[in-house]
Amino acid sequence: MSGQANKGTAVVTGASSGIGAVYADRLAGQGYDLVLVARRADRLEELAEKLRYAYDRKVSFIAADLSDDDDVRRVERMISADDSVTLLVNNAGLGGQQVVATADADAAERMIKVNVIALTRLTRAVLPGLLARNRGAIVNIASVLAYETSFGGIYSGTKAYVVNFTEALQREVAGTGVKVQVVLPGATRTDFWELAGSDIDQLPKEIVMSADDMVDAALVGLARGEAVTVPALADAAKLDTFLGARQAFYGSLHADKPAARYAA
Ligand SMILES: NC(=O)C1=CN([C@@H]2O[C@H](COP(=O)(O)OP(=O)(O)OC[C@H]3O[C@@H](n4cnc5c(N)ncnc54)[C@H](OP(=O)(O)O)[C@@H]3O)[C@@H](O)[C@H]2O)C=CC1
Ligand SMILES: CC(=O)[C@H](N)C(=O)O
Repeated sequence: MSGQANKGTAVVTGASSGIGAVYADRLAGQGYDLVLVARRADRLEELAEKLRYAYDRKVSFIAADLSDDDDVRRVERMISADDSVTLLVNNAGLGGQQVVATADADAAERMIKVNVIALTRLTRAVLPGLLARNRGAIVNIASVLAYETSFGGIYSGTKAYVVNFTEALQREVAGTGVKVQVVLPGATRTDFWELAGSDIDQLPKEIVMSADDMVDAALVGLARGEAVTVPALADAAKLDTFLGARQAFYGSLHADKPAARYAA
């Protein structure tokens, strides 16, 4: 049993497996009560029971399909009405449909709904409450594939959205007691790969992290107030250089006339 003080309630989406299940465990260990969200109620129930026993925290769950509009609205209503919420971990997500020309359009749409639309709507649902209480955090799980497209344009596009959306949110909450973090995991050993039709064992093992290590690093980043956390990146200066170069580049992207190199 844990003697940790209650830190409020953390809502963790995609808690039925992989990264989300590790977040649930670590956050309960830190003293959060939990609301777990995913489709597989049996897994959520089992995890909730285990965490209640291990950490003596309140753990409830909402079985919901985050690609379903009605289910997303139901989760929104429940979490926006809960004043105890201090943390939202937008982790639920899926990959696959790598080749656009042959992608199943409905499956691609479901991916966008979970990775992008649900993340946006659930953020919108909790943010006013966090701001009113001037406390709490939102953690959005993106991917290093926000910056690279080898896993296909649909997945990569959803994760680029998560990064830009979160960075804008960081501007929005600046100066308040609310923190917003975006986490960019590299390849992490979870069910994600098989579900996406890929074999993680084809990757060199030196580039594959465990979900435990990934989440522990991301939580260190959160505790330090990091805005962008890349657990695999050894040299933090590289991220600063990259983000600085991007900002400087943006400074050259407006003019009242086309650049001379486009003269007809
Ligand atoms: N594994 C990796 O290499 C990387 C993963 N990520 C990101 O990490 C996040 C977690 O993935 P990971 O733990 O690896 O993969 P898992 O497949 O292990 O977990 C995905 C979670 O998302 C939930 N989920 C998927 N679809 C839906 C849906 N329609 N409605 C509700 N919940 C859903 C699943 O629950 P259920 O099936 O019960 O609904 C599950 O709990 C994702 O956003 C992924 O993009 C980022 C970079 C690398
Ligand atoms: C699938 C992923 O999102 C992962 N970050 C990767 O780099 O392969």
